[in-house]
Amino acid sequence: MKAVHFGAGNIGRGFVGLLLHEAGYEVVFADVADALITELAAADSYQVHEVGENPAVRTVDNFRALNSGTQEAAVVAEIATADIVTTAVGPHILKFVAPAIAKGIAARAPGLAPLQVMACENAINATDILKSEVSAQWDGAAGSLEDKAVFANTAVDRIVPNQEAGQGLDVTVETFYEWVIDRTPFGGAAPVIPGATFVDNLEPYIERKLFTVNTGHAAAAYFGFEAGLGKISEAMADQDVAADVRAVLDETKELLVAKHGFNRDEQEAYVQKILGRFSNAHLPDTVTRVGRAPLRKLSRHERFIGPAAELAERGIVPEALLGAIAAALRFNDTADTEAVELGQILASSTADEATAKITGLAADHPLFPAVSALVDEVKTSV
Ligand SMILES: NC(=O)C1=CN([C@@H]2O[C@H](COP(=O)(O)OP(=O)(O)OC[C@H]3O[C@@H](n4cnc5c(N)ncnc54)[C@H](O)[C@@H]3O)[C@@H](O)[C@H]2O)C=CC1
Ligand SMILES: O=P(O)(O)OC[C@H]1O[C@](O)(CO)[C@@H](O)[C@@H]1O
Repeated sequence: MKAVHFGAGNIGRGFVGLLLHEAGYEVVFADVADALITELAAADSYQVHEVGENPAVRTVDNFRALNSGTQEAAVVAEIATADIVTTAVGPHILKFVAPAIAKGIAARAPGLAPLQVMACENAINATDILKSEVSAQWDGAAGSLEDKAVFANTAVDRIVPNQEAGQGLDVTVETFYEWVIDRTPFGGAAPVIPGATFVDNLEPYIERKLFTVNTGHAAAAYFGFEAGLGKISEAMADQDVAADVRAVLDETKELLVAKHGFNRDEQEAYVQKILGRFSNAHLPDTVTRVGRAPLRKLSRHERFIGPAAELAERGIVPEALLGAIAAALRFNDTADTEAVELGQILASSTADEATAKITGLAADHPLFPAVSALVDEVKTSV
């Protein structure tokens, strides 16, 4: 069995590639980072170090590596005979990997089982986004895309910090992981991946993950940055930050319980587990990594505006989420290109213009006035 995985970074090596390897797949990593690919291609194995209460080390071998920028034809040929394609490149990068995936699907021999495609990104229905990009590349000469490939949405959850210099290919990760995959598109032929959980209805799971793990994680990052703290674990050790993060997750818990019918006690246990994960002092995770790309994280269907808008539509003023949004607006990390762009938008627009541009909220949305007031406050305070 063979899997082609795009994105040999933190998640690619520390989570998806590891689980595919342990499921018995040969993994072909495809990435555009030439130094990384060169190092991977020359290596027989690398190790995944789980840090925390029960440390463990897992070894990944039986892999190859190709540069999907300079070796696209080779990547296309691998996809033509692969069983699975996965991605962990970032939601905004999916459009750049779609052409090779489309060519690889088109090159598959007639009668071959459909390629199983799963995007593993922090975005709701990321595989649907990838499928639409692949469809846009599909000219139909090789027949129907639906006959040659199956696309399934997933939710991926494992905290994998940026790796410290000198670690080479090895990856430091938390012990916890959860890979939830929508079983429906596969019919009865879902791939066998022991580490993954297959479900019939993914939406509740991915919203619970995005609006609990990612919302809480990013809130900890922005509140921590505002408090002048560098590590997520340090931020969570600060009582004020921890209280603010808890208040944010109380709000998203109310939404998730009301919207998806999660058991309140179960959701509380899920929140408690996540707060413990964020506090893992063995993870060298930073507020700047977790808070990276603030424009993406403040966009309409993402971890802040998504739940806050739905709460406002239910007549609830999401005070805690508004506090996290204000902290995100103040995330002026000069090393983060989106943070710099965010600052430029705030400086060059009125509060209403900036609110619409950053959050995608319509001017008549019930949340708009509160966010615009926050934006105005941030604009006048910088
Ligand atoms: N790091 C984490 O803890 C988690 C990350 N995620 C999600 O996983 C995805 C990847 O995140 P990370 O692994 O942390 O990022 P990363 O930056 O470590 O890895 C991304 C990789 O994609 C590669 N890449 C960029 N453009 C490419 C292209 N056009 N073709 C092929 N490869 C390309 C980069 O060179 C890099 O190696 C993101 O969607 C992220 O939101 C999800 C859960 C946890
Ligand atoms: O990868 P993103 O979307 O920038 O989010 C940052 C953080 O959210 C998490 O994905 C939580 O799952 C972190 O592990 C990740 O690093």
